[in-house]
Amino acid sequence: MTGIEYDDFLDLEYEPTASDLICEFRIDPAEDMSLEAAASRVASESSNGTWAALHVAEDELTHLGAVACDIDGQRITVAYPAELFESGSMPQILSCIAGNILGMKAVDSIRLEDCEWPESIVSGFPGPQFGTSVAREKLDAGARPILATVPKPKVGLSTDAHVRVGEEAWRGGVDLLKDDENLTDQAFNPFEDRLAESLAARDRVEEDVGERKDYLVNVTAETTEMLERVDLVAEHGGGFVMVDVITCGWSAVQSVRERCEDHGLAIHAHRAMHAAFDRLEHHGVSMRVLAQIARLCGVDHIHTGTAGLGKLANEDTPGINDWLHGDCHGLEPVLPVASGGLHPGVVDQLIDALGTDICIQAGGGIHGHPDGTHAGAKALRQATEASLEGVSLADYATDHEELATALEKWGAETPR
Ligand SMILES: O=C(O)[C@H](O)COP(=O)(O)O
Ligand SMILES: [Mg+2]
Repeated sequence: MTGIEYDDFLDLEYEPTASDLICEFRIDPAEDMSLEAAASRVASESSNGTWAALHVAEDELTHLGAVACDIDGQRITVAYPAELFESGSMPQILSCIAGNILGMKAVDSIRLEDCEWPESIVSGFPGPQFGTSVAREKLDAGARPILATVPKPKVGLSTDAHVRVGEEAWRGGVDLLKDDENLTDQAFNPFEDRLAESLAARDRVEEDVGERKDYLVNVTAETTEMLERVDLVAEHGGGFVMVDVITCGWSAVQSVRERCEDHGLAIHAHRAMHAAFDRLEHHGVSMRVLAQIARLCGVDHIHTGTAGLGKLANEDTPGINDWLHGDCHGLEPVLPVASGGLHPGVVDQLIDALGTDICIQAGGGIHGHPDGTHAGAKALRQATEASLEGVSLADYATDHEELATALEKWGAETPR
């Protein structure tokens, strides 16, 4: 009978193969556990082992044990055989690499920091339908960052008010109107009314200003309902949908991605609730890994932080964005979205930190402008144009009054 022992899952001489999924964890072993023993338990519990040694008939077992193959301080590397995973199932993959191990006593804390995805797994996922090409395929942003705004207050506006604010922002120069993460289908602003009237306003503005605009309507709901809302967006002539990917769950995101393929709709991924996973540096799942999962599942945009310039605690935004723009076995790159506490006065610093292949979203930073939404949108567009021309915001503001007013109100400070 074959026995599976602790040290079956630890081999510091093992060299991962090109077909392995390689995961990097940060661990705090439990008091009575050595790093080696804790690393072995992580590899065991996340693949095919458990706390007790097992005895299984050799001819009844496919060996799927992971191997803890490197220990560097508190960082361990675990290599997983690709056969452990069901092709195309993100839930099953996460039940392995981010499942029981996050709660087991062998570690006081553990964080999944990074994954290196083999082609054998990546090929099971669709990846983005458009990715960063939305800037040119669906909008007229060219080489500049795509600009977006979300009406504020985040919920409570009537449909008429929501559409009026959206129209003012589009006319002021933003490309995308975005629903807030908790605006879906409520009595004060029903989904289909908001969808139809916002897209009608979009068409009016496109006609008048000669620039393509679009609407990131939030389809977040139970999955069946979400798919019906995706169909409605297509019926009404929308080009994008927005999904709160963490609160919806990755299985639902995969279903939405499949339906969006049918309609040629791009997916804007909001990450509300991500901080439950990535805010603590010693426990959970990093935003880098959440962004990787989102890219495999096929979103076109995802919020990845503001490089410390906004109101939300931040991850390694530049590093995450580099990965999203980089190659992953031929997957389309994903457009990183910088959002949360941004305003015209920090656009130059943001572009310096994150480059121009991004989407910049400002809610309060547009609607809180002293002269209102239209002026706020103009100021954001002016700050973006100044940054691309290499002109300081202060100099550009000398003959762009909306930007001058925004700088007078907010300066270059980052809010909390
Ligand atoms: O959903 C978002 O991206 C945030 O609510 C942005 O809002 P803010 O720009 O007002 O911080
Ligand atoms: Mg929001």
